[in-house]
Amino acid sequence: MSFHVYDTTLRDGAQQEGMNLSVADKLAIAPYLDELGVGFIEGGWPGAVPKDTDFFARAARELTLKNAVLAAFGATRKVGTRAEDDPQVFALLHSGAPVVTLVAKSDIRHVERALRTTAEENLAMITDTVRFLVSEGRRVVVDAEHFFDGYRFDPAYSRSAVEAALAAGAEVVALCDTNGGMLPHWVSDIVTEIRDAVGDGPVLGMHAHNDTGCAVANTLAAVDAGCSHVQGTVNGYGERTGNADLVTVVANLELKGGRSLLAGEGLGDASRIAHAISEITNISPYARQPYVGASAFAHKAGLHASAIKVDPDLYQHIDPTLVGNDMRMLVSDMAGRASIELKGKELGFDLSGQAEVLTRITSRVKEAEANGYTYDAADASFELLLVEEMVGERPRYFDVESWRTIVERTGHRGVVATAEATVKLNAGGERHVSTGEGNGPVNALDQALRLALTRVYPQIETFELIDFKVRILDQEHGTDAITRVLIETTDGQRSWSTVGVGPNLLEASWEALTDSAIYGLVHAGVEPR
Ligand SMILES: CC(=O)SCCNC(=O)CCNC(=O)[C@H](O)C(C)(C)COP(=O)(O)OP(=O)(O)OC[C@H]1O[C@@H](n2cnc3c(N)ncnc32)[C@H](O)[C@@H]1OP(=O)(O)O
Ligand SMILES: CC(=O)C(=O)O
Repeated sequence: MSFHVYDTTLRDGAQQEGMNLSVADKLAIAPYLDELGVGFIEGGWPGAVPKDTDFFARAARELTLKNAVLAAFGATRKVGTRAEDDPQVFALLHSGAPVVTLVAKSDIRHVERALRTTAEENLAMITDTVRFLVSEGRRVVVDAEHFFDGYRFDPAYSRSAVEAALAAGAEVVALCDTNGGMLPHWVSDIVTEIRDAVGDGPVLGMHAHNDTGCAVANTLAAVDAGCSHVQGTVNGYGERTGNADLVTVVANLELKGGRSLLAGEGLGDASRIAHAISEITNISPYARQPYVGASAFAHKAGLHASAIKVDPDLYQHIDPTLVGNDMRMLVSDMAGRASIELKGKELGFDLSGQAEVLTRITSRVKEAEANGYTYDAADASFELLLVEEMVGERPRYFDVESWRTIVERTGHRGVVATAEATVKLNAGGERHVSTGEGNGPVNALDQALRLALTRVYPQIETFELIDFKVRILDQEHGTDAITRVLIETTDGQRSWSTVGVGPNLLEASWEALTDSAIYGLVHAGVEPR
């Protein structure tokens, strides 16, 4: 029996709070899902959501899918009507999607209280709608809504809803944990019972929500108990706490279960695809997401690093490249010499056999972190520290003579604050004095530093500060607190992060800004002058 991987990012994923996908967004996401290799892409609810009606119309003209087919989602016919007369059912048919997925009530309490109809009429609504769509040449999936809650309350009725869908010609019945309240052993027991009731032939599926934090586990339990169709969303998007994260489900089934489920690029590109989709949804990727998160294979503890140096498998559940991710070493006060050696290697420095240098760098990192620095979020500053310890000094692009900054407030009621900074430094054999203006003192300092350096190092014009984070440390000391600044800079091709610590915001920012300039120049291949 073939296995279905069914993606509902564009329908149930879009039900996530704060997510608002345009038709163009959906048309941009669908090819990524196809590239990943899912078998079905549920595009939305045509006839209910105008954007979704447009999506299916445009998809028919604009999308060429290699691996997936489109599924249009909608409901069974309304109470007391005929399926062929129901405009909502008609819209599903006219979406042009080869697959129609119908949400059908399978919990008697919902039938009586939400639909306000009888048990028999709901079964007739399922039967009629499935039959009609099948007779029109559609493949039909039935999402049995609230199936598990319903089954725990009245198993016979929930079973009869599944049986009605199958008898009418549904290709798949997906059992839905709509409220997301199930636990894996409940899912296991119920799927086993329903599989026994319907026999081996019909395709049963699982649609899980993550309200107990068990959506992936529940999906795996359902597969173990006889489901061969899994629904989910990329990045676990969805209503409330989300849907089962489809990449995690598939990675578990393929990499731990030895199955082969995805067509196309498959899991090897999963990290890139998951991140590309989060760019389109405009929802920051979750670093600790299993398999594809930026931290999924990041190692901080020194003891882990010392074993990883011998064999990465000792501290990793899989090889990260299997899902297109990378192993990373994090340098912090928890680092040991092995962490520094591996981080050095990651940055292109061979420190093997240099026990003394490794010890020096490790001690310096621990001391600096005790004083407020944080290198696991500032690789570029760590690299400069490493170079300094390896060769005795950091690249000397400039010598700072002095810097100062002032903030000026003008106007009376509509107060306007502007800042000005002056930087004096020596570079390229000359003294440079530059003044910069900005909407705040750090911005003004950044401008003044660039102006002073541009004359000697024009490459610096491409550098742009893209993120700035300030944290006050040791707050119990009140005004004696130290300030930590982390900045992220880009040259349009890559970005890097630096850290500065000082008794105030300006000193901390100055350190992070100068580290950033030096690191950027080194990586632009510029020689100090
Ligand atoms: C579990 C899930 O996530 S299912 C997906 C849910 N997705 C959405 O709801 C997004 C899109 N929804 C919509 O645009 C709207 O809610 C619509 C167009 C579907 C319905 O809107 P309205 O016509 O204004 O109806 P309203 O939302 O007030 O009520 C829904 C109606 O569908 C009925 N209904 C609910 N589920 C089903 C079902 N499975 N089969 C048939 N009818 C159903 C309800 O009984 C109610 O009927 P009534 O109008 O006779 O009272
Ligand atoms: C169909 C669906 O999205 C659910 O039951 O959760």
